[in-house]
Amino acid sequence: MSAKAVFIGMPGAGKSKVGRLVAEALGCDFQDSDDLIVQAEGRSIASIFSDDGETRFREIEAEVVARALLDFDGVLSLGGGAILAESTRKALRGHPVVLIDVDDAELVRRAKQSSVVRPLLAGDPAARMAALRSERDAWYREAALHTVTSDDGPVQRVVAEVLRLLGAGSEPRP
Ligand SMILES: Nc1ncnc2c1ncn2[C@@H]1O[C@H](COP(=O)(O)OP(=O)(O)OP(=O)(O)O)[C@@H](O)[C@H]1O
Ligand SMILES: O=C(O)C1=C[C@@H](O)[C@@H](O)[C@H](O)C1
Ligand SMILES: [Mg+2]
Repeated sequence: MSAKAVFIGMPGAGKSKVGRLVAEALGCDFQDSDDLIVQAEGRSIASIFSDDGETRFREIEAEVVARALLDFDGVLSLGGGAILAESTRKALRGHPVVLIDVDDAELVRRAKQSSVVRPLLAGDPAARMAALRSERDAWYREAALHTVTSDDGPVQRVVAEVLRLLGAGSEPRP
């Protein structure tokens, strides 16, 4: 069993928003690893970070993502930092992974507009975003079967591009 699409990318790239719309278009279920973590733990992501720290959050995230990649056949969106776990990078191989690529200025603009608490952007969001990018970018690109760029244009354009790419080459890689 394999997900129909797995979305990865920086925080605020639109993985949750685009993932849900792609699932609707494909007529399949949608799951988001951040939501699965909140359900499993019965507390918010911000609480997990503040109570137990990022290392524990990453352990929980890696377990949740591993299970979803094994069991789930809909559209799955991952948290921005899921790519940090080596086990997740290995488990992603063979899945139709879609990277949503957005430049840092737009990501910071979205983060400032959003009510979602992103603990890793606290302080100076632009500097934090640049640091997260340099740590993660190569891993995102290595894991991606498809890359879709997004800016402040209509989200439906991104959804349409993803659907085109999935239709054109959704066979899992060896
Ligand atoms: N193409 C777009 N144009 C403008 N805003 C967008 C676009 N795509 C997503 N957004 C907005 O950006 C914000 C972040 O989107 P979303 O929550 O889907 O990001 P994410 O990649 O899931 O982030 P995280 O890694 O934190 O889970 C939301 O407010 C969403 O409405
Ligand atoms: O980019 C990240 O490291 C994160 C992104 C969010 O999806 C959440 O998983 C959490 O806020 C951490
Ligand atoms: Mg999300």
